[in-house]
Amino acid sequence: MLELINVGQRYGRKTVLDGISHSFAPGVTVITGPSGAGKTTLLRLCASAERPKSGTLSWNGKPLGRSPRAFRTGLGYAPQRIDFPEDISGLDFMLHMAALKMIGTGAARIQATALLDRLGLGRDASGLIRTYSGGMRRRLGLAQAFLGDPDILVLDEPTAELDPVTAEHVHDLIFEQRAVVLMTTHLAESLANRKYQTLKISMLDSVK
Ligand SMILES: Nc1ncnc2c1ncn2[C@@H]1O[C@H](COP(=O)(O)OP(=O)(O)OP(=O)(O)O)[C@@H](O)[C@H]1O
Repeated sequence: MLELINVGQRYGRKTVLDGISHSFAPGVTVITGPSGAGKTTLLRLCASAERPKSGTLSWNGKPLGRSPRAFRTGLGYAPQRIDFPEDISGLDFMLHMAALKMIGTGAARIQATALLDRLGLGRDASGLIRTYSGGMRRRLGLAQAFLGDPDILVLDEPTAELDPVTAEHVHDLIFEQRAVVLMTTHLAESLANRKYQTLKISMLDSVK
C-alpha cells in the first residue's frame, strides 16, 4: 500500500499540488485532472523521482524518506519520456535495466525477451534503439518497468503514441498485474469495461 499524507509540491513560487492525501491499494488507479494540474508531478513523487515540498509518502507503513532504496527495488516506473542510449539494442537496454534491478542474468534474459515479445518488440529486440519509432520507444520504456514483477508500477501515459490495438494489448498487460498501479491516460474511455479506481487532481489557482 502506498500512502500519501498531506503531500504538496511547489516549483519556485508556483504551488502545483497541495494537501493530497490518498491510499493506493493493489489494483489500478487512474490519476485524472486537467492539463497542467499536476498528474505527472504526482507520479514523479510516487516514483520517488522527486521529493515533496510538504507531507509524507509511505510504502507499507514506512516513510520513503531521503533514500528510498528498498522501495525502489520493488518499483517499476515508466516516465513520459526516457533519454535512451541510442546505440544499444532494445534487448541490451532491457538487460541493463534488469541488472540495475539486481535481477540475475538468466532470469533477466528470460523476462526481457518475454516482455519484448509481449509488447510486440520481439522481432526488433536486437535492433539499435536509434532505429526505433516513437511508439516502439514508448513500448520499450514500458517493458522495462515490468522487469522483476514490481510491487508498485507508476506509468505515465503508457499508451501515448500507440495505435488502438496495441494500446489494448498494453492495457491487458497492465490490468493483469497484482501490483499497486498508478497511471495517467488519455484513453480513459477505452477502460470502460475494466475495474479501476480514480484519483482526481484539481487545478490550483496558482497554476491557472
Ligand atoms: N520541474 C518543474 N519546474 C517548474 N515547473 C514545473 C516543473 N514540473 C512541472 N511544472 C509545472 O507544474 C504544473 C503541473 O505539471 P504536470 O506536468 O505535473 O501536469 P499534468 O497534469 O501532468 O499536465 P498534462 O496533462 O498536460 O501532462 C505545470 O504548470 C508545469 O509547468
